[in-house]
Amino acid sequence: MEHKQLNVEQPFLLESGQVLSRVQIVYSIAGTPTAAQDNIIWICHALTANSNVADWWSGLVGEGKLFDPDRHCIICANILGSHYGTTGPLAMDLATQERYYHNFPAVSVRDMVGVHELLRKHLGIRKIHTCIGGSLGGQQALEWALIQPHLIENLVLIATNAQHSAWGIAFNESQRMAIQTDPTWKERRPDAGHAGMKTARSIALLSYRNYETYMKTQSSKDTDQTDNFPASSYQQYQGDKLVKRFNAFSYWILSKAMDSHHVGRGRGSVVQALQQVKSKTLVLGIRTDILFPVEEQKFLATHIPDAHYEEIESLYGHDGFLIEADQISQRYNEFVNDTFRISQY
Ligand SMILES: CC(=O)SCCNC(=O)CCNC(=O)[C@H](O)C(C)(C)COP(=O)(O)OP(=O)(O)OC[C@H]1O[C@@H](n2cnc3c(N)ncnc32)[C@H](O)[C@@H]1OP(=O)(O)O
Ligand SMILES: N[C@@H](CCO)C(=O)O
Repeated sequence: MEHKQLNVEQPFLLESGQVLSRVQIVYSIAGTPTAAQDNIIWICHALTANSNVADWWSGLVGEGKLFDPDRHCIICANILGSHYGTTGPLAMDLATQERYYHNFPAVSVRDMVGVHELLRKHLGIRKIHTCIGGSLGGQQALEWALIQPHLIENLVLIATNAQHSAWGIAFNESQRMAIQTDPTWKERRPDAGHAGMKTARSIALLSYRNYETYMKTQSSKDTDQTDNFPASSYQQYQGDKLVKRFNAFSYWILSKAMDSHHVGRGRGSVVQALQQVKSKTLVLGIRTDILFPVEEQKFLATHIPDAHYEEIESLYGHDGFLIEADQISQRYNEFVNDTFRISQY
């Protein structure tokens, strides 16, 4: 997998009307496009992942896997606002010659897609065989299918939605409140708000997993234990783990982008928007997902013309989209080969 960078030295107009004076895009590409460009797989990543898709989706991407560089040309771009190289809050603002930090403009999922479009055009890609993503990645894939209705042949939406729910926004707001309580959050340095982001990740984990996950993986077996439970150290550990690899400014910006996701904006209504999807669509729900419950994916499949809906199992709840590679591979193969036995829906 090659890791590359594209520098677009031109102003990029955001949905908000604000302008980024230039955009840097970090992406990975593996495999070679065929002359007919019928083997291009574009993977859209979720909140804290990056363009290194062979790392975070290793069960799906790699030699002998569902998306195989020997057969496919696999592309994944780090999203606008993220921590991992594409222009985000730690980038230099040309106007001030300082990092943006708190001054980074609000971005939307449509803006993320706008940046994917810059890269697609730079690479000369006219057709995407499959665009796939889970969670925030699915939100991008869906928006892309609406913004460029004839680009994506097969659209795969996993554990995602048409508009971000009040429930999801409430979780995100609680996480931002945790960041705001950190006294360092007002400072202009890359690690500002780190302690707050640690708490934010702990809150987020509760929505990425569920009761069963914690009961099965974090229950104490010690009948005499009265403190320092596994579930406590797990929350601490997961918070620390994110702090070591991410920044609170990106966390803030990306969670706000997710909140604003609404395919109906400027398109009449959510239903009217979904009816405009032209791609052949597979929607996957995860039965144990409490953050993006399956009702949201059933809604997508009801209103996207001829969409196919399937469910997968996971102990991990919402994060199952990152983990359940075998089930996703099986459903995808049935979808592209039209061999679904009985629809779950
Ligand atoms: C540059 C980069 O690194 S970005 C790429 C990585 N991240 C991403 O792509 C984002 C998406 N990925 C994720 O969100 C996650 O990796 C997932 C959902 C796929 C899996 O989550 P994980 O945290 O790996 O799994 P799980 O919830 O089972 O936790 C296991 C970890 O918690 C630790 N742990 C488990 N129980 C406890 C406990 N009671 N107390 C303390 N630590 C614990 C384990 O030792 C393990 O640590 P490790 O991650 O250092 O190996
Ligand atoms: N666990 C995922 C977010 C879930 O959508 C991530 O950290 O990117």
